[in-house]
Amino acid sequence: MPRPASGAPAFGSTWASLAPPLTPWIADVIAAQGFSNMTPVQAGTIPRALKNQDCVVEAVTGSGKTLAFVVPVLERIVRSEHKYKRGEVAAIVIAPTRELAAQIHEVFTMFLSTLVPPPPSPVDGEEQPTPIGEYPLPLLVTSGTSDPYAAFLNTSANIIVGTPGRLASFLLSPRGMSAVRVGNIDALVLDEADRLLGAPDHRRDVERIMRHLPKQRRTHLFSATMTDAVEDLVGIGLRNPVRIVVNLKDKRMASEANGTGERRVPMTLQNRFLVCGPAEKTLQLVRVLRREAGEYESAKMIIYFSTGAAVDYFYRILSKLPALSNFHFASLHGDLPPRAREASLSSFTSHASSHLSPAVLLCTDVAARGVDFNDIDTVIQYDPPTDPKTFSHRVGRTARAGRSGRAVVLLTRGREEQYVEFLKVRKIPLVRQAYITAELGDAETAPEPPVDADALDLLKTIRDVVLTDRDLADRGAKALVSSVQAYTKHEASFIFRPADIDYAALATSFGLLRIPTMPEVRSWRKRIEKAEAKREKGEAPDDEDYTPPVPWTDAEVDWDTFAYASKQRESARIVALAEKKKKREEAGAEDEARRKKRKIEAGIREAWSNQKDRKARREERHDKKDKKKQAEWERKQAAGEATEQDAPVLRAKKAKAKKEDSDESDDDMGEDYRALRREVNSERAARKATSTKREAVGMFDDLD
Ligand SMILES: Nc1ncnc2c1ncn2[C@@H]1O[C@H](COP(=O)(O)OP(=O)(O)OP(=O)(O)O)[C@@H](O)[C@H]1O
Repeated sequence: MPRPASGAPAFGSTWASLAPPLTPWIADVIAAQGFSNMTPVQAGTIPRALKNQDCVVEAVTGSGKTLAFVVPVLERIVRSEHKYKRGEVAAIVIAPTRELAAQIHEVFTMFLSTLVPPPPSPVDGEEQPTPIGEYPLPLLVTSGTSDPYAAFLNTSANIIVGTPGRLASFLLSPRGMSAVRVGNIDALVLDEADRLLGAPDHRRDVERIMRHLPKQRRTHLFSATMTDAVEDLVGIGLRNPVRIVVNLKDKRMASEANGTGERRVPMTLQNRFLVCGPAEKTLQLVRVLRREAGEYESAKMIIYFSTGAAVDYFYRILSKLPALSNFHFASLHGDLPPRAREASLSSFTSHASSHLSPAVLLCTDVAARGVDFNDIDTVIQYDPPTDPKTFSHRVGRTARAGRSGRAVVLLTRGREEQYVEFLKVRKIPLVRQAYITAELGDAETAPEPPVDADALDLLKTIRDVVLTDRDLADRGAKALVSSVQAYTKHEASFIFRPADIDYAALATSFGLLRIPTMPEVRSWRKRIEKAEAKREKGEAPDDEDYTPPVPWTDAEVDWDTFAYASKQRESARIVALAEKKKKREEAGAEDEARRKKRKIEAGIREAWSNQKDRKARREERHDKKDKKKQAEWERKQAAGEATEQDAPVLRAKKAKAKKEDSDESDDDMGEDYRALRREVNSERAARKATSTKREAVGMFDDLD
């Protein structure tokens, strides 16, 4: 556990003032941390939890809630008349994430390991069993615990810390029911209780565990923000709980904010918002990082994104930007396998960071709550959280235990600026951070819409990075699509409206080569076309909120040859591409034949249906001609002007004309046509024959 910085928070009374006093070895561990006074939440909670009271504790992030339950849990085990046997459970602590559970486990271990005697020196090279202290070490049950039963037998733990799903299956499986004795449990603690009870899956598991435990126990709920879900649980699982709320009053804020001066974020936090165009977000992110390191000497920073896909993508991009070459990046999100999560966290925490080589963790809300990172100087929110309650947890990763800290949230120009007022009402005051210039100073005015030209230069730089590996293009598209989906889930949906998204601007900020095809993009394009058409006619667009999009051109890329950096993936792509091409060609040839055939069939259908009419009209025409010629011949004969040659050869001429007529039409279409027509005709004949046969069979079916 990190040491307190000088200038610790508004502390309560000293640890020594607790009556009865703390058990000496517990007091020693606290003193060894350099903690002489309790924080207000500790001073409010520990005396009550030491008695028989259930506690519901709400206190700002970084206020020392962990020790507020760890100390009474340990003290009550030591003071209990019931002497806990090895493997008999005295306390269970449930936390929503693996990282937080591991951290709480570490704090318990810090205390209990001081009772473990040093191992005896090895005899003849033989391995000695790990010595066991007066109280066994705690057990951690999360997705990282491969065999919790073996671990339980090994530690014989009295204290179990874990995540809800894993704990429920550990305790409630037939093996757990018989091996893990919970009949004398003293305390159940829910850390980040509102998150545990707000998510349906977590809540179901927590309730199953609660039903499994005897009612005679203390139950404590801790969180920086409490919700209605917690209120429900107070009704079903707690007995006359005492509510401990540690409010922070800031006299300077009393005139503004909500009029009371209360705030849900530490007083030592400089909490800011920066407004920019949607295409300028990454540009501003890069400048915030550089300015925080340069001007404020930040050595450790966290950037929050709304999705794991965005974390994955920006981690790869930021790591390769020349402007950030002295930064060390790590990434963390829930979709990473447990080992990768551990490796990432340790690469971030163990990096020897300084403002000259800052360590930056890109993450989702998996690292928003409870996790006590050491000395975070700056928290940046690239995407505001979809759940506004998460805001205080995110910024609460800095300015912990009285240290100072800085936080900045990026908001896009327009409706998102209302978020500032929205948070103010929720006791989270923010001050404006000016748009950052290329020289890392404050811009007097933000660049004119639609876009800062530097953002287009950055687009080019990111595209150059993306063009080195097709994988980055895939990840970029995925990141954008997932971010849009997350945007639709904002609880403050009147501020974060998906209809306001300018996809060209978003793609610019992400540095994409082309805008991914998704239904939302199609309707966005239609909206633009409609508005453009209106504007050309000199009319105003129907849509009041319509703003012209950021100019966009796809990068010039030959997508057939654009390769993956991974050789294996690239050869798989080439094989798949060749197969696709072959299939397309085959499908193309088949389509062409089918199209021709359909044309002929249509022609024949048309001919057959009109055949009678045409024949009748032709005969009528010829008859008229014949009659005319006959009349002329008779007239000449009567006048004595007729010669033998004038006699009309009516029938022969007609027959010849008919033949010429039909030859002409076939010549027009060529031999291919005639061959196909023969084929179609014979198919039709065959079809007709089968159907006649089928009809015939059908007619006599009932005689069988
Ligand atoms: N009495 C104390 N004096 C000085 N520092 C303390 C004291 N108690 C705890 N701390 C330090 O304060 C920091 C925050 O403590 P902790 O993680 O328990 O906060 P929290 O209230 O649980 O925060 P969150 O809500 O974010 O989980 C830790 O680094 C811890 O070492």
